Amino acid sequence: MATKTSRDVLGRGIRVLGRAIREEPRIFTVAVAGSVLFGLLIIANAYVVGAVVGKVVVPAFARGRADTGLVALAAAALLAVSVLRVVGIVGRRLGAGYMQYRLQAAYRRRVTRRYLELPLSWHHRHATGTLLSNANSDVEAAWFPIAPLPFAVGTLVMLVAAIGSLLATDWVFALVGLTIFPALFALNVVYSRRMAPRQARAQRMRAEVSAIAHESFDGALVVKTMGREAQETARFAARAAELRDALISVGRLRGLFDPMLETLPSIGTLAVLVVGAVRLREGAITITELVSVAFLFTVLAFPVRAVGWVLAELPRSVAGWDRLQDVLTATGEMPYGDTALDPDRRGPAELVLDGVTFGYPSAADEAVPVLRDVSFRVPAGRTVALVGPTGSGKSTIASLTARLVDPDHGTIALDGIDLRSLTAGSLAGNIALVAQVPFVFDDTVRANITLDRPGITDRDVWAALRLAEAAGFVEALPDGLDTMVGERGTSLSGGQRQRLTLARALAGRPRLLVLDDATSAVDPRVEAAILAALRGGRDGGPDAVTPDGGPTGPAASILVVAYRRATIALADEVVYVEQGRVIARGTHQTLLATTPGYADLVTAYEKAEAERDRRHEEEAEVAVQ
Ligand SMILES: Nc1ncnc2c1ncn2[C@@H]1O[C@H](COP(=O)(O)OP(=O)(O)OP(=O)(O)O)[C@@H](O)[C@H]1O
Repeated sequence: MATKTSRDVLGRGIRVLGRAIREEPRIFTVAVAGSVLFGLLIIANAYVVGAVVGKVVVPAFARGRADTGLVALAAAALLAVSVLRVVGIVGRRLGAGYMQYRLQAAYRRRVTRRYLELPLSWHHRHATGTLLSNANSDVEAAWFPIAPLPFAVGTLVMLVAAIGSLLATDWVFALVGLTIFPALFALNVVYSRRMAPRQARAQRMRAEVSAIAHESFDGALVVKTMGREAQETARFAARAAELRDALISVGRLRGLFDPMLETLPSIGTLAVLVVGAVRLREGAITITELVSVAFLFTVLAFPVRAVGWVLAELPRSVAGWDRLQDVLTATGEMPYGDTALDPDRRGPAELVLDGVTFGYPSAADEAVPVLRDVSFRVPAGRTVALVGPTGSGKSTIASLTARLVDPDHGTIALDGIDLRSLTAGSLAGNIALVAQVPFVFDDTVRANITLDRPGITDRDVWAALRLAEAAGFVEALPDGLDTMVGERGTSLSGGQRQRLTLARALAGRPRLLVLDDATSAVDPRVEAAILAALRGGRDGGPDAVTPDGGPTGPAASILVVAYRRATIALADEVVYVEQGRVIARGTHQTLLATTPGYADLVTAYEKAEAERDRRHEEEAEVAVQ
């Protein structure tokens, strides 16, 4: 079974190498040409050394003086071989390096592009640490054998040429070669087979350690506030110890086989000298031939190791390649349509959800519906509040309206066009979703708002900031729009981060704005002011005034997941959901009167808010005293 697995790994590893060669055929050819040149020159060098000893050194001893012309010729020959060998090494190394790093770069790009193509549901099932490991160590592992590959190919050519030259020299030497070379090969194969499971385990452990480290650092706040440092450290230490053990077992095997691989060619040299002495006495060979062949065996050990390096890295390469393929061949992406909305068409858009049913794919591959037959409409220019108990499906509806996921049944349409038919540009240009947890890049305020989208001027940025009630605090920052906000916006408060991400959405002048509890960390009065401004279109930006100077209406239709009575009361209509179904729709007042569940929920929100306000006031009083 183990043998079969190793054979599988060998076959699959060779296929991965074949893939690499197909991707970079020219560079591979250059590297192999360099390596073959190097290999042939190793043999040539051995024969030149033999000739120098046999034809220059020995006669010089015999005569008691050296022939200057011959010495100069010998030196020139040795120098020429060395220079050509350097050319071979440079060609091989440059080629191998280029090939390895170009492949790594190409696959890093492919993997990250694929991450972005895959739907959110796929990301929910894969840990961020594992994804980082895929893009880093798996890509490196997959192409690791590329570095010694040209060397190994050149070595194979060299071995064939070496056997040929041995045969031409003396059949007894050829016999020694035919014994030692296959033995070296066999040892390398056994080595790589033993290495296979150890390398695969180490690679797996690397990914696990990376995943745990990422989770611990990401959840540092929870870990610290819950006093879980010791347990987290122990969890990490346990996996790190497993990785250490896996690597030690790799090292141990290396320690056992490396000396054997070094020794075998030396045994060959010894055998050549013993049988060579006999053959020399018999007059079957010359001293030149004996020295050449003995020298050849001493310099063979190193290049033959290249074959071992490739074989030893194959298991790790296959493990890395398999993990890359899991990402590259993952399915479930949501192709964009080809209907583009007119980019010049501004003003609010209409959103219609019709009979939408949706379930998150579970581990059992059986999607349990979290939304059932959801239908409602956000008329152009209107504000609709989505209200419901926790887990009722509000965020899921928000994700569907921004096409982060697609419904299993039913349709969602913007201005009458199914979201699935729209191009990526039309979706991003017309709909903006602002999530509850804001994401801020480690960049300037300006870059965080424009996100390199064309056509957003500083004037637009300030207009968006004013609309999001963020202009005040940005003006107070030391470098204004050029202020760096730190990783994930750590230099800003939660409410400031939320307003910054809201401004980012507004700067793109969306025609539908979906706020998924996007202002929860903002003071209620500020939240009400933001919503009132969004509804009124008073932003001082390009939409503030109509061409004839008259007052404007709202720039966007708004769907807002709301938890505060003041926010809910501002909406034109409320959609009340429970357990993934729309229970009631109407104005806030109507629902209060007709829907007991809604009245209870809003009353509970109100009580919680009053309690929070009371606590804040008490804290303020204590602070004054
Ligand atoms: N990524 C996910 N994978 C599987 N189930 C999910 C996922 N996200 C949400 N759910 C489930 O879908 C249901 C609806 O969740 P959703 O987040 O839409 O509710 P919500 O009304 O926004 O809740 P809250 O008010 O607490 O934010 C819940 O039962 C939740 O467990």
